[in-house]
Amino acid sequence: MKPTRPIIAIVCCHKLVDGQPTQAVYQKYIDAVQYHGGNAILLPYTAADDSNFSALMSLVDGVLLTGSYSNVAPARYGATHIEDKPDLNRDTLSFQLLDYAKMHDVPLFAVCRGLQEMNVYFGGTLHPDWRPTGLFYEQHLEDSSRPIEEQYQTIHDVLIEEGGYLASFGQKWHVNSLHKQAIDRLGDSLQIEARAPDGLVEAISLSQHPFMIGVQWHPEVSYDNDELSKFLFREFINHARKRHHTPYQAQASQT
Ligand SMILES: N[C@@H](CCC(=O)NCCCC(=O)O)C(=O)O
Repeated sequence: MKPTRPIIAIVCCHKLVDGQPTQAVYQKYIDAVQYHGGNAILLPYTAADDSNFSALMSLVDGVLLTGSYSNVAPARYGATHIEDKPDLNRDTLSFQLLDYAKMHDVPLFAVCRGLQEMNVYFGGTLHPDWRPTGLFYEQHLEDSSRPIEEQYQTIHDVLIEEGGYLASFGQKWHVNSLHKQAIDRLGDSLQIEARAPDGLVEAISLSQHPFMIGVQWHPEVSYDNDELSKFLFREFINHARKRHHTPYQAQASQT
């Protein structure tokens, strides 16, 4: 019997917990999905290797790519610098999920590292560190010596582009910002949805897809009290719900 709420697969990150390798997702991502009516499940990196991947994904109605302190492997976007915070297994799973979501019209929402993965998956590149570029003046990086609540406080505006998915929300909002990397060259078929006042790309979407959106900020920390965060999670889960109500056979014939 089908569950009543859409199943949202959340990609896990590699962490050490009590000195032991662990597949982990911050609670806030799970809470955001549950609050907006989804049924969160966590996907460890082993899901990517599994010959059962397609069968597993046929049960999934939406994919959430979370933020992470780790970075996308430079080789994925043609860069050669040494990366000291890699998570190669997460890269593999996220890219496979992006592939599947693109091919099968699965709703996908990507946050921070997730947006960066989405851009790289579609052939774009990243600034490995936006600070030495001299291109941006907003405060995009948190002060990690401050309490967590302060790190995730809203810090700059985002200017929403006309004609995109977010335009139905409004023209301008204010967001938090905690990232060292940033989009340099935009990936193919991607549309810029919003920029910071200094021009940094803050939100992207895939054209010709029901819902594939990435944001550079963190809506999951304010999923129940910030209008844009609520809009994003509501739209994501609503799209997943529509897919959930499509009979599996009809979905399979889309392949
Ligand atoms: N490592 C990348 C991406 C930054 C990012 O995703 N931060 C998230 C912090 C943890 C969280 O709240 O999910 C970069 O530095 O740009």
